[in-house]
Amino acid sequence: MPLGERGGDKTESRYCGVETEFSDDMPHVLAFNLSSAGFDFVIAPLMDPAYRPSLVQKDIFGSAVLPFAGSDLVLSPSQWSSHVVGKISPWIDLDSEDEILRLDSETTLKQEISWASHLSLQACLLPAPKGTTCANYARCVNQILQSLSNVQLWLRIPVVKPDDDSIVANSDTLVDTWEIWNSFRLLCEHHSQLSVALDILNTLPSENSLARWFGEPVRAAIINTDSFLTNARGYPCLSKRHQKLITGFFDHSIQIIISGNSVHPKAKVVANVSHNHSGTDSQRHPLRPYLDYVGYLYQKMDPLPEQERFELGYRDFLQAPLQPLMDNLEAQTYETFEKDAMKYIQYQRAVCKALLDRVPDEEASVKVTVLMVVGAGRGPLVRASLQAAEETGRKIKVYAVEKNPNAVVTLHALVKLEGWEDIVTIVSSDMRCWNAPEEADILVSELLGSFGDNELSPECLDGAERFLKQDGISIPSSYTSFLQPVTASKLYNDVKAHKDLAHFETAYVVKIHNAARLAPSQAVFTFTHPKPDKESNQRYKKLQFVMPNDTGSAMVHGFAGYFDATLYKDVHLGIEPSTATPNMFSWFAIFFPLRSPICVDPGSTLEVNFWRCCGPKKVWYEWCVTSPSSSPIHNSNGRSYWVGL
Ligand SMILES: C[S@@+](CC[C@H](N)C(=O)[O-])C[C@H]1O[C@@H](n2cnc3c(N)ncnc32)[C@H](O)[C@@H]1O
Repeated sequence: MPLGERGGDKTESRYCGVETEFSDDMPHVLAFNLSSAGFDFVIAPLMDPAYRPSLVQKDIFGSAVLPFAGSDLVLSPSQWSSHVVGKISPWIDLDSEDEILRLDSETTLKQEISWASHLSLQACLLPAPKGTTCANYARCVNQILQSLSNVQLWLRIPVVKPDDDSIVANSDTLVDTWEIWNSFRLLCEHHSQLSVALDILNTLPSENSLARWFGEPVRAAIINTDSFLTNARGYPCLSKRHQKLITGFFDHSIQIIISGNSVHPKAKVVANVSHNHSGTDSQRHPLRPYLDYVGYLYQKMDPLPEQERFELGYRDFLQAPLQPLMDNLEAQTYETFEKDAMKYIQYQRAVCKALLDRVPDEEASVKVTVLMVVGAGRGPLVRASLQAAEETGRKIKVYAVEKNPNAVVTLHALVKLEGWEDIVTIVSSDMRCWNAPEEADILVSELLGSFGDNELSPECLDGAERFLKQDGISIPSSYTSFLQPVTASKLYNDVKAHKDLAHFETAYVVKIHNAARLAPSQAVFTFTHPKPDKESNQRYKKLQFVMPNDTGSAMVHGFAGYFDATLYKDVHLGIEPSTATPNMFSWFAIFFPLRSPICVDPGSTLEVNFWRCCGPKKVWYEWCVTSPSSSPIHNSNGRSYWVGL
């Protein structure tokens, strides 16, 4: 019984599971926890906890029946796969000094996962590594991963990150458990079937340290009943910080699992406090009030805004950036752009201000401003400019220059339909080679990519500025790209899945969602229009990101890129998170991956170098990290990714 409905959000996190004890009566386990109590799945031990391979008496034929919790005859394969996550025996310790325990552990782990595969389970929960070293555990898991069917392995990791004081006080016992996860996944080479189940305890580390996990492949969060507080009426509830964390889990498709015994005696007596489950059986399930509370938190969340709902399918989905200069955009792409009202509102505001600056009131009825929309597409900036003229009472003459012959057909139809023939002249040409019959007062363009200059606005406007008056205005007047380091294991694994170098040296347009932004973004390249004399379009920038001390160590899988454009004076447009134009959806971020993710320590400096390189036929970026260690230079000579001129 899902936790509820939340405005179109159909992600897995609306299901809630419960951790159970070993039972050889699995039908009863499901009936008790699912049908009557309302949980959606169980995390159930697959094997009798008393089992040790070294103690098994074999029969005379040398075989023994393993003491599994139930076979595929007591539950159908579909029940097993949709309702049970296999809990691997928690006693296993593959890095124990005790050789018998180590070998027993290895045998049991392999037997249990093999059995889980047989049952087509979706996932198995691996117990947390017992100490800080886990090489042998990781080796065995890695062996299993090499030939594992579709089962996901969730490594249980308690969320513990001691602050600096407690590290000093308890340096032997307390470690940042992210380090254990990091070590384990590095040993398993970032295998895509290895993910994390976080154990949430009653104390939580800092916000920054928690935020790291949103870039890791976390599939589940296990909340022990000990972590709940008691409200005035004796029912379980969570601290404000825990509530915020759980909401974050819902937002990142991380499923919640309740674990432990009921520690709220009053809740045991009358368990049914909530609205959507009822019935006498449910009153008997001791963990039902905890489930109700999690359901309440889920339902209390704001519904996703319509735009976010529309973009759900694009979250963390890598797309090749457009090449509007080399390729001709399709009608559907233009149509999508044109739905973004906010973008055109900002352009209209900018044109209004430019017109008012250019033409004083007393000349408004006589002076005609020559405005050229270069890269007019199907005409939305022509419309915005005409509306600005009307709004300000200024007279304009418009040239709409477009190199895509198909869009030009639409432009002609639009001009006729709107009766703009006397004001708008359509030019079917590349702006870089058009011989304009007169000079422009205002040049309006939108040739911006997610990283600002990556759709070659600078090169196109170099061509167009030939016909801009000496004192003419360019809208935009400048744009700047921004970068920030991110943990983004999903993006990294999707790039890696291509198994080639080229994909690691390509930038992707992506709605980055499951990621941790590790430091504030920094400006990279700025272009100003009209351009200062003879300035080259090549750029080089070295950036230094200082990692916050309270984050702990973190993995950098690559860099998220954004832009901010000044259209005119104080009118801007952009996607850089701290200044992003609200309700604008034309641009997702860009992602520059790293071939090998780089681990950064708290307080350390991550140094990254970015180049914008220009050749006669193409423009490309190269990038590398130089501290804390050097990466290879990515995309040398634009061998993998470039934008055609
Ligand atoms: C990002 S689209 C914007 C279209 C339209 N202004 C809008 O806002 O919907 C950029 C447009 O510029 C055109 N374009 C790109 N480079 C050009 C060039 N060198 N000369 C003329 N048009 C160009 C593309 O064909 C495309 O129609």
